[in-house]
Amino acid sequence: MTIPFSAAEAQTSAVLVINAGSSSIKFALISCDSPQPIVRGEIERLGSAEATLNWRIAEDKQAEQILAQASHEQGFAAIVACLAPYQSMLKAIGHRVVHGGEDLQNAALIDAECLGILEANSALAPLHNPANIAGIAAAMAAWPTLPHVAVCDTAFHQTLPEMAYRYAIPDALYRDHGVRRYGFHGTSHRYVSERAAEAAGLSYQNSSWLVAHLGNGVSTCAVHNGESVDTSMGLTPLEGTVMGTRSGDVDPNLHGHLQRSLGWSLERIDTMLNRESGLLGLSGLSNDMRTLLEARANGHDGARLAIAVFCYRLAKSLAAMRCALPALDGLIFTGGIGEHAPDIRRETMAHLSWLGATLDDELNQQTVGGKSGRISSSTSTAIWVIPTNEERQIVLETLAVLAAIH
Ligand SMILES: Nc1ncnc2c1ncn2[C@@H]1O[C@H](COP(=O)(O)OP(=O)(O)O)[C@@H](O)[C@H]1O
Ligand SMILES: CC(=O)OP(=O)(O)O
Ligand SMILES: [Mg+2]
Repeated sequence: MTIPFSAAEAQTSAVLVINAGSSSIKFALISCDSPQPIVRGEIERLGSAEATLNWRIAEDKQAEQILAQASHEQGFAAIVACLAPYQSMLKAIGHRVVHGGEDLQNAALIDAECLGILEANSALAPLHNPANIAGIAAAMAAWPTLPHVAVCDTAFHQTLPEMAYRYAIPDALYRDHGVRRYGFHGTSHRYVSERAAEAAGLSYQNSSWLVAHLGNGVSTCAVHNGESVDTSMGLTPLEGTVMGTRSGDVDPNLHGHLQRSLGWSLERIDTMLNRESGLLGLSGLSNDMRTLLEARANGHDGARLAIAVFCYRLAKSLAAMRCALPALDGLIFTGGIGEHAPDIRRETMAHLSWLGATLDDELNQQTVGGKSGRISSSTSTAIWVIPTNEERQIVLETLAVLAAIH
């Protein structure tokens, strides 16, 4: 394979962050002392004829390589080749893992015990954990001498009090089978709430935040004194508010109803709720908020409905999270939609006027394209846009694990 860029001077050390999905591997090589990625890239549609590796160096130079029918192993071989010029800076690999259950309360060095925990939790995140584990195995084969660290989406939420994480179902299902609320996107909720506290000049350990992470997956979180105290996702990343293709909350009797009245199998119902619902299901058009905003402007009724339900349900979820906080220092929007869609922020906040948080229309409109800042009026409870950077948080947590073991 040809490397179209000159090799970087290997003066700093760097961490490679990997987010391996079922058909994609996202990666970012990030210097230990600066948040800007040195190289970032993604392999999409792994296992298909269209499998492609795209990567970018220093934000401007781009390259693409077709990897037809590539497996995870072949995908990692291509990433190793792409990172060859940077090999000497590479200090560790940090892996995003979705479900760490109750046993992984913090980022952890990946050894046999840690892998066993991740495998034991696969049943609770069947869409995410098996792919994460396949990615870890392939990355460990590619970089066998480097330390690998697992940073779980669930870890930040391990501080939830019992009243927030327990479902009102028989106790034995929790005690014997781990059925409880875990919460996800913790890496993002932690990162943006800490940055908001810094921006507001408050101590993170003495402040309270409501966070709306609005990407393809959507979740809300209440953060008090640096700890997650409630969050909208539950046992799996399906619970909560409306997402790109996921329904969020539905009546738990829906499964039985569809099975009895339409003869649907559990697999059919799981697929419908995870992949055919949310913005896509309501609009009949797309799971992508950009497409829906444009379609609504052109009079598409499904897009209008999907956006209306998305904003109302999001506001209700934030209102519920407010119960977990004794005080409120600010509300934070993040994720692709939260960072780039002022109309969605405005339409959500319109349902929350009783919170005492009002937008400054001009600041709201201006804060797009990855900008960070306060978008509320001067007399209001603060509303912030803070671009998330899960990769940066994974680097910080990976370095903390390495520091602890040395
Ligand atoms: N300019 C924009 N306006 C509205 N929505 C946007 C814009 N840019 C990105 N989005 C939306 O952000 C969502 C993806 O968010 P992102 O955080 O990138 O997702 P992921 O969870 O895959 O990381 C999509 O719905 C996309 O349409
Ligand atoms: C856990 C989860 O929902 O992750 P994502 O938003 O990456 O799908
Ligand atoms: Mg994202």
